[in-house]
Amino acid sequence: MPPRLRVAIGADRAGQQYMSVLRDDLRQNARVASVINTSSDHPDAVTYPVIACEAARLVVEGIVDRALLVCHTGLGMAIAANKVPGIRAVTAHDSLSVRASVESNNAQVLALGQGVIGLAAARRLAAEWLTYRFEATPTTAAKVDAITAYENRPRRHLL
Ligand SMILES: O=C[C@H](O)[C@H](O)COP(=O)(O)O
Repeated sequence: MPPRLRVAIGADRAGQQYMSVLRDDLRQNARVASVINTSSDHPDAVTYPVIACEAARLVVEGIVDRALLVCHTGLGMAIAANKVPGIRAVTAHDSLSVRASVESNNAQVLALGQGVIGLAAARRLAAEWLTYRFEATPTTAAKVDAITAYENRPRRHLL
C-alpha cells in the first residue's frame, strides 16, 4: 500500500451533513494517516471561499497531502481553492473523473456537491479517491508542469 495520506476536510453550511459522514469515513480508512477539519463549529459564519482557501493553504504548505471539500455544488469550493497558487482543485461526481483528477491531473483537492449526488455515491467516490496516486508519465507530467509554468510566469507575460 502506498504511504498513508494526510487529508484536510471542510464544508460550508450546504455541505455539513456529507462532510461529517465523510470525515468519519476518512478517520476509519486505513489509507488515511490524519484528518484535519477546516470547517467551523458555526457554519453560518464561514463561507465556502474561506474554507476552501484554508484547506488549500494546508496543502501547499505541506501540512496535508490532499483536501476534500463539500458545498452545495462543489463548484465554489474548487474555484476558490484554485486561486491558491500551486493548487489543482476539481469538482468531480463520477469515478472516471475522480480517478483522472489524481492520476492524470495531479489534483490535490476534490470538491463534492451535497446537492448534486447522493451520500452513498459521495462516500464511494471519496474512498476511491484515496486509492489513486499521480502517475507521472512523460505526457502527464509535462502537462501538469505546463500548468505550473503558466502559474509561475512573470505577470507581464501572457502565453
Ligand atoms: O458553489 C458554491 C456552493 O454550492 C455553496 O454551497 C453555495 O453557497 P451560497 O449559497 O452561500 O453561495
